[in-house]
Amino acid sequence: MKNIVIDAHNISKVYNPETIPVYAVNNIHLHLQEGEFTALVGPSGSGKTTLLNLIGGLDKPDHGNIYINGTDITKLSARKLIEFRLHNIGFVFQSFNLIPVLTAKENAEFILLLQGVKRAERDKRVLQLFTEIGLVEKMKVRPAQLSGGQQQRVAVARALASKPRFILADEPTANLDSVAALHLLDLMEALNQEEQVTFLFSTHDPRVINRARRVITLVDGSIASDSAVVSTSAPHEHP
Ligand SMILES: Nc1ncnc2c1ncn2[C@@H]1O[C@H](COP(=O)(O)OP(=O)(O)OP(=O)(O)O)[C@@H](O)[C@H]1O
Repeated sequence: MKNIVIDAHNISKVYNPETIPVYAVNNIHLHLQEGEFTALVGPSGSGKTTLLNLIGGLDKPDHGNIYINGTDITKLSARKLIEFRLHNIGFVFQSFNLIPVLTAKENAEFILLLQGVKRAERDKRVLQLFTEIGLVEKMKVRPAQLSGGQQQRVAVARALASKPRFILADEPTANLDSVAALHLLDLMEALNQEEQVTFLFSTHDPRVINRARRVITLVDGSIASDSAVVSTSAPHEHP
């Protein structure tokens, strides 16, 4: 049986509880197994970013527990949570979030520096990552000299640097043209299939949704449908 990498129980997040409460995430249960390639979809404001931020430990739920590889991250101190994220979770954001003054290599290597990984090992890992993303010849350039698609590939390399078992990606193709978006998906799929990296990504893009093996739809902070859950009355499969 495959390991459960994400196990969220009854999680809720309410913004503005004292004034006009917004139930951004409303009592969600979610399990993801190792090796999944799952899309999180739903209308704007349905809670996709909030849910990804909770699962990734970038934000705390008001209610519920989130187990990542068996550790309840809602119980970790701020310091332990930072340490846990560094080793277990990779993030890819819509706006790439690369550090402009660092080269592509330095951006991908940064997390390894924080972890105290020795130089020879860093160099080896970063070379391996840039080979995987097909950008070895761009390692020494700064983000501004890269296209959007190339920057996002560097962001994927950065997310993978510490060998996390899963990657959370918030609309990773939103700022890419269609060719770059498809290349990024090819890369994510290859990492998923060849290295068993689990992916959970939010998206509005139908081409991205079609490549997912599981699709979870959020509406008003709740799961409205989940293609992995087969209900006896109304099975729901994405096309
Ligand atoms: N910091 C915040 N303070 C108050 N309300 C917030 C905050 N962040 C999000 N919200 C509200 O929570 C709800 C969910 O927002 P969220 O950004 O998670 O949705 P989303 O599905 O990611 O939207 P989009 O597709 O537009 O990115 C929305 O009603 C939003 O206005």
